[in-house]
Amino acid sequence: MEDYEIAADILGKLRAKKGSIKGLCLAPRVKNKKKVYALVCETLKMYPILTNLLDRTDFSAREPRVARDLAAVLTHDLLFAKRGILCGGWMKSTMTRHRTVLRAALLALARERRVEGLPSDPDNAPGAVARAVLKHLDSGNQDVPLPRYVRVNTLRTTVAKAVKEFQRTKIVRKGVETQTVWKYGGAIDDWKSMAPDTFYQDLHLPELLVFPPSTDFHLDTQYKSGSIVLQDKASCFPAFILAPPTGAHCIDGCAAPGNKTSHLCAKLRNQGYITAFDLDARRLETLKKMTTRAGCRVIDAVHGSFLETDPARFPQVTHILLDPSCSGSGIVARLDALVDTQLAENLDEATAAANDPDRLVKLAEFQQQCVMHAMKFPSVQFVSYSTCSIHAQENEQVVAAILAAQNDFELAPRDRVLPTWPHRGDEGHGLSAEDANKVVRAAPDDGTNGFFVALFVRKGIDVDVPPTAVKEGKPKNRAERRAMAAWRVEPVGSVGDAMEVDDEEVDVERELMRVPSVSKAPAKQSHVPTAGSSAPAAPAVGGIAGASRKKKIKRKHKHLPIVTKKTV
Ligand SMILES: C[S@@+](CC[C@H](N)C(=O)[O-])C[C@H]1O[C@@H](n2cnc3c(N)ncnc32)[C@H](O)[C@@H]1O
Repeated sequence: MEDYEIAADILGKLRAKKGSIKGLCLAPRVKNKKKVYALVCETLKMYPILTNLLDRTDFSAREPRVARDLAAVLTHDLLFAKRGILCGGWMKSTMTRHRTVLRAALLALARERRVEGLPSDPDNAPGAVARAVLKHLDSGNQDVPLPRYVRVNTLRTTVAKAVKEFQRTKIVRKGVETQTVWKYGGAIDDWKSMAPDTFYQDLHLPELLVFPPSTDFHLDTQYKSGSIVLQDKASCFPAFILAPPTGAHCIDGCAAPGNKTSHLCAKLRNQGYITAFDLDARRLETLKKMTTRAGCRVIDAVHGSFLETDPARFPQVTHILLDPSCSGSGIVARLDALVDTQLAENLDEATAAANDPDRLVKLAEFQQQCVMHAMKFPSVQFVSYSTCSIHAQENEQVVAAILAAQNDFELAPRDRVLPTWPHRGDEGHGLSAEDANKVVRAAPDDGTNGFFVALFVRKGIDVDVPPTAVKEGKPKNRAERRAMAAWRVEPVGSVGDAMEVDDEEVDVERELMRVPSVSKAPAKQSHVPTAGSSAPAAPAVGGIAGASRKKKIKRKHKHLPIVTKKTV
């Protein structure tokens, strides 16, 4: 194996957490240990930039023969090593063909991020440009293009209280506290016109506050206590659009790390039930910590594949949120995440071959499978499908394939799906203009990451009437009793008992009415969507809060087998 191939292999192992840099570079099979070690370290330093350049230039699609990690190490030397690529043959000739376009992409990245201190002749000094980009990111300028969004966790506080608290809070930028406190500017519809030192309420999602790009929340007391959650605006769309009524039984099929699960729980006001599946145990641990901190009481975190669940075991589930693995090609802030955490936890998810055509085909198949599986749940009424991808192949095309493959569900009308959000789906790609208008896209120009959401509704359901939870009947026979018991028993990792719970339950829309009294916010109607919002809560039918109900159920069914590992 060439040194480059060995270095790429080590990079892959590091990402998979299969060893340390030193351990892997000192292995007997590595002949040029020093050289390979240097190559791996240098590539790692530049890794966020390298993956960004490969994505921008659609490299994997153009050169499928060059695997992702190999492309990263080769691009490193192509652009940044004094002596360029130190091998001959197909690797060098392939990479050299892309030199110009990769350099141009680097410059585009620097300009897009408004990097200062670029060399006078940036076209010919890619190393200096890359160092300036890294310095820019290191100094906390990661998210210059996008505002910072704060979702008020209505399980812990209210929008009005959070606003009031921020008005007393000193502004922190890049880890440095200033002497000024935040001003509140009311609702905003053009994020590009934000005034300095001012935060706003989002026009589309009332529980969202919008802050300037460089705001740092890591020292913030509301953040530390779980009263606010840092979550991109578009990532809040799925739970907001799904809008389950209190008492509803929900599934989050691909849940970890759990931002959408905790948002869903807030929508339920901790009344109802959420089964949150994820295949990845480590990410599921993050979900448990995150949702515990957020005060969620009705989530069962289940380690297992959503695709292997038996729908018959979930007779009361009416709402399913699906945010399956995707290419992550919409995440513009990915660069920051990588720099923050080096080879971060969700590196695979976020950076793996965002444009690799084979991978896109597989992802689209998986995404479609997930939604089709969700539609098999006997009482399900609404299924939200989302990705943080910009590819029609994972978005409109998946939706079109699902519409063609079954007859029970259709797209919910625009009135139910963020009606005032202007950016809708792309026509073509199998979707009619009418259907494209029913789905939502988001992009950096909207002030968010690239995102896509569709809401499927069972035909015949009146979408204007918020559904109530399915009535919890008595099991009719032994099989049904077993099925219900299996569903209800406390799965491994249930967070129900372990957390401090703030019992205050909050109606966001009611609270919004109070916001204007905090400052000169506009009238509530202007920023509370009429449809697609969290509808007034329907009475919880059988909606006993999770923890106490689970105890009762456990006693009632103590003769039945307790599921202690995977419940799927
Ligand atoms: C895009 S992420 C979900 C992000 C999450 N919804 C959030 O907002 O925090 C996709 C998740 O799906 C999980 N996943 C992939 N295949 C799965 C399957 N068959 N069943 C359950 N989870 C799966 C991955 O482990 C990953 O955590």
